[in-house]
Amino acid sequence: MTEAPAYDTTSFVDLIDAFRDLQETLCLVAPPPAATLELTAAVADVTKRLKEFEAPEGHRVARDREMGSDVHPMLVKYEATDTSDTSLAGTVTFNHAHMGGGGAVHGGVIPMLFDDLLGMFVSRRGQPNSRTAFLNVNYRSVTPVLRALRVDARIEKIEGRKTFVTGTISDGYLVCAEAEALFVRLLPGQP
Ligand SMILES: CCCCCCCCCC(=O)SCCNC(=O)CCNC(=O)[C@H](O)C(C)(C)COP(=O)(O)OP(=O)(O)OC[C@H]1O[C@@H](n2cnc3c(N)ncnc32)[C@H](O)[C@@H]1OP(=O)(O)O
Repeated sequence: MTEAPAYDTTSFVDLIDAFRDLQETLCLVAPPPAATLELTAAVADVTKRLKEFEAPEGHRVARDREMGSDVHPMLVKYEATDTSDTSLAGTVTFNHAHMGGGGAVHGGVIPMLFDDLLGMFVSRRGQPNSRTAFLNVNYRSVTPVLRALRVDARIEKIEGRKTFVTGTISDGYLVCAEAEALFVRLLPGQP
């Protein structure tokens, strides 16, 4: 029997959401120097407090595989459901922390979403313990922030250790970005 984790994911999700709010707010402000100094000290205090709870790899909430992007501060949060063994549909809303410029999502954030979305999907429905061998992204139209966008993914084929998968981000009928990726299942003992 596996040991129950010593943390509570629900309250950790709230902490991560508060952090996401902080990240987005940082992208919206222009504080004067005195306030910046004060705020820097306050954030450093929070970091110091968190360091009291450092845990070894395999015991950290941010890597809880069941929870995915909900508990990881760097990843983009999304909602998705497997609609079959080979297809997935869901939604994502990018915020100001993800913006490159002019209301468009940063071109580096989109591959990060695809890698996580497609990788988790492959782990559930393709082959667990796989790594991204390639991830090709085409930016078809501007991906807007602050709008609920649709995400779709499909496992195209599985050949031995290889799972080929595709994905799209759409705004209504407009395709914003599309990806094709190959995930390769690691061999036993492969780092
Ligand atoms: C629950 C947790 C879920 C996590 C979700 C998030 C997912 C995030 C996943 C990642 O981001 S992983 C980090 C980014 N990826 C890497 O760091 C991978 C670095 N590369 C490697 O580790 C190896 O190159 C890799 C494991 C991908 C493959 O090396 P191997 O030595 O195991 O395999 P090999 O080179 O023998 O190739 C196996 C097959 O894949 C094919 N292949 C490998 N790389 C390829 C490539 N780039 N393009 C096309 N085919 C490729 C290769 O031709 C071959 O095909 P065949 O079997 O038909 O001969």
